[in-house]
Amino acid sequence: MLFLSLILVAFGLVYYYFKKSLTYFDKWGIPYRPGWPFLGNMAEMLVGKRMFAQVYEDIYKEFPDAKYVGLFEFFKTSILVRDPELIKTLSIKNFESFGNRVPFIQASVDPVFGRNLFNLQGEHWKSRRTVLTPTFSSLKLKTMFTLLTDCVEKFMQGVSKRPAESNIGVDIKDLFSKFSNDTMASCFFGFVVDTMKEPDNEFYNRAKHACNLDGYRTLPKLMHFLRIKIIDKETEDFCHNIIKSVITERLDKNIRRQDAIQIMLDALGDEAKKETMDYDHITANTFSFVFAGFDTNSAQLGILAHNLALNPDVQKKLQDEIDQVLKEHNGKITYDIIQAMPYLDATLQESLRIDSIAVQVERVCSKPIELPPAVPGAKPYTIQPGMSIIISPTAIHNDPQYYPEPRKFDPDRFLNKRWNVNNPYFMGYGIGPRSCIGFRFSIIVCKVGLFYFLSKYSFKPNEKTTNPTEYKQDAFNLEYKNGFIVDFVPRE
Ligand code: HEM
Repeated sequence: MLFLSLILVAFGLVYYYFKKSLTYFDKWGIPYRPGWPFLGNMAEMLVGKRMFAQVYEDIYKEFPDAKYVGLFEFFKTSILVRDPELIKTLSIKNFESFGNRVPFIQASVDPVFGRNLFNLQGEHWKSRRTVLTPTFSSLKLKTMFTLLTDCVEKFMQGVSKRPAESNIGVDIKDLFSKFSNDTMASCFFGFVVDTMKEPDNEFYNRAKHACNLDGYRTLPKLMHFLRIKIIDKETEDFCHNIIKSVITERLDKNIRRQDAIQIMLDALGDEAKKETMDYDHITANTFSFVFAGFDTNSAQLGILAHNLALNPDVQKKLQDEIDQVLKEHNGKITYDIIQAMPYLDATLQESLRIDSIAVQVERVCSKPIELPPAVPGAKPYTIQPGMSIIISPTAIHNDPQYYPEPRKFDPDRFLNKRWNVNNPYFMGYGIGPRSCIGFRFSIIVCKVGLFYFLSKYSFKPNEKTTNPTEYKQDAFNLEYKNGFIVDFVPRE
C-alpha cells in the first residue's frame, strides 16, 4: 500500500512538473498551442490522426501574426520560427549559435551512423563538410553524368520489359527506388548494379532496410538509451567490405573512376596508402549519402509522378520541352543540356514546394541569442543553449501570402528562378550552411530519371491516386493516402 502511494505521489509530481512546464512561454507573451503533459503538441501525431509535418503546419497557421511560437514536442520545449526573415537571420547570420541539429545517435553506439555528416556536431561537422563539399560541385557532377545515364538506360530497359498490365496501379516510388539505388551504388560506392534485372541484390535490400528510421525519429533518446544501433552489424560489415575491396583494387591496379570514392581518395592525397586508410570514415561518409539520398530521391520522383498524373497540361508542356531537346541534339543528352531546360527545372522546384519531404528543419542552440518579441507587445526572449528551433518548410511553402493558391501545381511560379539554399521561402533542401549537401546531385538524378521516363511514357491517375491530394496521416514521412500509386502508359 505504501509502495502504491509512493508511486502515485511520484507520478503526481512528475505530472505537475510537466503540466507546469506547459505554461513556460507565458512569461514572455510567446503564443503557443496548449499541450498535454508528456505528449505536448504531439498527441494527434502519436495516435496517427495528423502527420508530423501537418502538426507543425497547423500550429503555424494558428498564429498568423507571430514571428515565432512556443512548441511542446513530447518532453521537449522548442521554438517554431514562422517569420522567413527571422529564419534567415538565425540559420545563416547566427550560424555560430545554430550550427547543429540534435544528433540521432553517438558514434560510440553506432560507428557508421554516428559519424555521418547528418549527425556530426561543431568542428567535426565543419571539417568533414569541407572535405566532402567538392564531391557535389557542378564540375564533379558533370564527370559523373555518364554513370547516371548508364543507370537510367538500364532502368528504362527494365521498365520496357514490364507487361503493360503491371503498369496499372504502380507504386511509382518503389519503381524509382530501383533507379535511385543504382545511382547511389555507382556514384558513391563505385560498383555497378542493375536492380531492374536483379531486384533482390544485396545492396538494394540493405539500403532499403537502413533507411527506415521511424523509431529513431520518434523516440531517439529511448533508442539511444537502449543502445540500439541504426545500422546493424551485417549492414555495417557489408558496407565496410565493399569500400575496402573497391579501394584496395583501385590502389593496387591504379584504377580511376569518376565517383565519390575517387574524390575522397584524391582528397586524402599522399596519405591514401592502404595501411593508413580510414575505412570507417569513408564508409560513414558514403553511407550517409545513401541514407540521405536513396529514399528522398525516389520519394521526390514519386511526388513528381503523382502531380504530373493529376496535371496533364503540365505533363504535356514538359514532354514538349523534352521532345524538342531530343530533336535539337539528335538524342544525345549531356549534363549541360538537361540543366538548361527551364520547364523541367521549374517543375522539379514546384514539386519540392508543393510537398516537402523535409518534415522539419531543426537547429539546436549552442550560444544564447535574444529573439525579438514574438508578437507586438510581447517581451524579447533569449533562447538558451540546448533548446531547438524548428522550421516547417511545409508551412512556409503552403502559405498563400508567399505562394498564391498553394495547392495548385504550377511550375510557372519557378520559371527561370535559380536554385538557392539560402532562401527562407523555399526550403526543400533546407537552409544555410547546414542545408542538403547532396542537393545538386539530387536535382540531376531527378531530372535525368524524369526526362528519360517522360520521353517514353505518360503518367495517368489511377483510381487510388487521390485528387485533391490526401496524405497518410499515420506515416512519419510524407506519404500519399494510398501510397505513391499511378498508372503509366507508352506515349502515342
Ligand atoms: C529530393 C531529394 C532530397 C531532399 C528533399 C533532401 C533534403 C534534405 C534536407 C531538408 C536536409 C536538412 C537540411 C537542413 O537541415 O537545413 C538534408 C540534409 C542532408 N542531405 Fe539531403 N535531400 C535529398 C537528397 C540527398 C542526396 C541525394 C544526398 C546525398 C548525396 C543527400 C545528402 C544529405 C546530407 C549528407 C545531409 C546532411 C547535411 C549536413 O548536416 O551537413 N541528400 N537533405
